[in-house]
Amino acid sequence: MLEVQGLRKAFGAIQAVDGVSFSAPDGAITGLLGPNGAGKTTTLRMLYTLMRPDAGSIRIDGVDAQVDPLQARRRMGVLPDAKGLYKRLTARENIEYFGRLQGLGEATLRERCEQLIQALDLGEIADRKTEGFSQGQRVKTAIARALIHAPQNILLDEPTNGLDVMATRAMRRFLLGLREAGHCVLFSSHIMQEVAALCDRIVVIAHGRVVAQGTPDELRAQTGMDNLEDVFVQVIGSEEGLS
Ligand SMILES: Nc1ncnc2c1ncn2[C@@H]1O[C@H](COP(=O)(O)OP(=O)(O)OP(=O)(O)O)[C@@H](O)[C@H]1O
Repeated sequence: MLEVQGLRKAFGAIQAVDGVSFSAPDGAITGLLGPNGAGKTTTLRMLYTLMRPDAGSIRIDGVDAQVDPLQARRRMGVLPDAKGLYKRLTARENIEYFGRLQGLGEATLRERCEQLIQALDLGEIADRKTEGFSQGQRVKTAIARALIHAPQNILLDEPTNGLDVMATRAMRRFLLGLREAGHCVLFSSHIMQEVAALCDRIVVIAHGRVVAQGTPDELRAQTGMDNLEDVFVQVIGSEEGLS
């Protein structure tokens, strides 16, 4: 479970995140939805302890991420916005390398790696060097790498960016499987349909602030609108993110 309270971050005169509070429970997919520049990536970077907040608190399964970042990181699997892979290593080697960094023993590492290769349908490319991988192959490898230590909480920054329809559907199925297994899944997107198709809870962020949050039904009730597209146009204040 992720809990964020009063998070703030400025870059010079730009207040990128301006008092963001929300929680993402276990066994649910929570979507962080907002237009370009809304503050999603900055919020996620603070959550995964890559960036220090100016103010606010972050708890990962109750662990204060600023007091004990190492413990907090162990509980998270992260697909960041930059999905850099080591191009001279194969997909399997990339995944295993991260497992070793997480302190997994060799037997567990191999077993877990094989499970992820199967689950993400990476079999055919697992032993190819990642140089030249397509965007979809790259994202899948980066997800396997993020999940090698079986984290409870999974954070993904725009995971379907650049994926085709088939790969997007496969990604959705995979995230739903994680939810069924009781994980906490948080992902960001600027595409309303993406979030609507998948999320149990939606946190809408604009100009660094949470402008609405709840289940799709709660958001409809809050705005008095039936159509989710209309809900988002109203709370975001623009038609950005509607494709
Ligand atoms: N390192 C940085 N230095 C200066 N400004 C930054 C930095 N990182 C983010 N910003 C600014 O903070 C604001 C929020 O950016 P952020 O990347 O968090 O938005 P986002 O919601 O993830 O957008 P997108 O959907 O375009 O990825 C933007 O105005 C951005 O230009």
